[in-house]
Amino acid sequence: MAHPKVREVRAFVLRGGGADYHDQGGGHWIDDRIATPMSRYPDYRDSRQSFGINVLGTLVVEVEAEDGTIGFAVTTGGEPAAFIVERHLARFVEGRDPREVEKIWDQMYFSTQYYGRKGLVVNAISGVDLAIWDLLGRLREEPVHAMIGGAVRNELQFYATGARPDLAKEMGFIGGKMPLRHAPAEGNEGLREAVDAIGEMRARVGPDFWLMLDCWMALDLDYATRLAHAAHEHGLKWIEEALSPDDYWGYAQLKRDVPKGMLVTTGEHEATRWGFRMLLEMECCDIIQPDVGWCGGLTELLKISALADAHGKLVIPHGSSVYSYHFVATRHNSPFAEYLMMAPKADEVVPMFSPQLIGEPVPKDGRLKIAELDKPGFGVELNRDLAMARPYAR
Ligand SMILES: C[C@H](O)[C@H](O)[C@@H](O)[C@@H](O)C(=O)O
Ligand SMILES: [Mg+2]
Repeated sequence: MAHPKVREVRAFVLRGGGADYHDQGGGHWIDDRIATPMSRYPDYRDSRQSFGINVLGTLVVEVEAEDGTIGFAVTTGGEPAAFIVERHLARFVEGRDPREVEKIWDQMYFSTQYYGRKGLVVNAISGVDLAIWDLLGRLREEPVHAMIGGAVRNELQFYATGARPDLAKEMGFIGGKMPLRHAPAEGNEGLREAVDAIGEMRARVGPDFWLMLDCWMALDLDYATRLAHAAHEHGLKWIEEALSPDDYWGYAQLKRDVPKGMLVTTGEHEATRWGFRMLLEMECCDIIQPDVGWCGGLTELLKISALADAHGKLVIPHGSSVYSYHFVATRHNSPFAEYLMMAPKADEVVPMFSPQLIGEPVPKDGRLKIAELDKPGFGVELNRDLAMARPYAR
């Protein structure tokens, strides 16, 4: 059966939420005072947007086949990623059979290895890869999960990330992950405040609800270790991304030193099978959390997942909407998923990548039936009413 080739790849940019979910308006919990590596500078403590967490915006990649079928995906990357897609990556996709995901990925990665390997370039590669998978699903009239091995469960269960784990419990989520507000530069007072906040939230959610802490790369090994031990009395299920993603040695030590029963997680800012091999072989964490829009796309996440499985580790992707749901549905070592609470007060469930994806499924009572994903590709449409620009049109 003849398979249409790719006719054109297009890269657009979008602002305001969506895949670049930190790009929110004022008063949103996600841009409240949250600890980051920039917290060592007082000027950048009150808001992550003050140091530019949302400078990139969303990258939209469209891959159109000769028969007019269009696959698309969104990720974080904005204009610089659009440049890389149009000026560099498109040549490895246009004119090709979209079924050649492996060869296309290999050429996109190794042609950009001299300036890429992680971060923005791999975000761009991820966006193209996800758009190709969406196109393949549309051409074959199959959901992505059916093309990567089929579902191993009939529903997904979610923990919620946001300022209100207590409300997340009422909404049926299996756990709540709260952001850390203070970093080492703010001294022991900040550490005490963090422990008190965890204790106060534990009192609200009761003894069995999963409570996690997201440290967003903000800590050093000593502080993270002290924080883990001080918070242990409140039953913290895991301490997330406590150190710089490059500090594999620190993570390995932290994992050895945290209290028994507390998990160490990281990986949302790691990329490719080689980056995750480091985390796994150096015993850096108990759970890896790749973002499928940042780690290399679905083609690479499947490799990362197999590596983790061989190491007996869970793969719980960083919140990335439908792009990770189809993956989680098909992996036995991905028993639950993250749901980013994107309502400004984290007090209601709204579509994670709102307003960019039409038909984006949202969990009910913290769960999502796989049947809701049974549409071609990733099962969503791009909201074309949004103001999109194609800055590097060819
Ligand atoms: C809540 C965290 O500070 C980040 O904003 C969040 O996007 C990420 O770290 C996560 O794990 O969801
Ligand atoms: Mg995180």
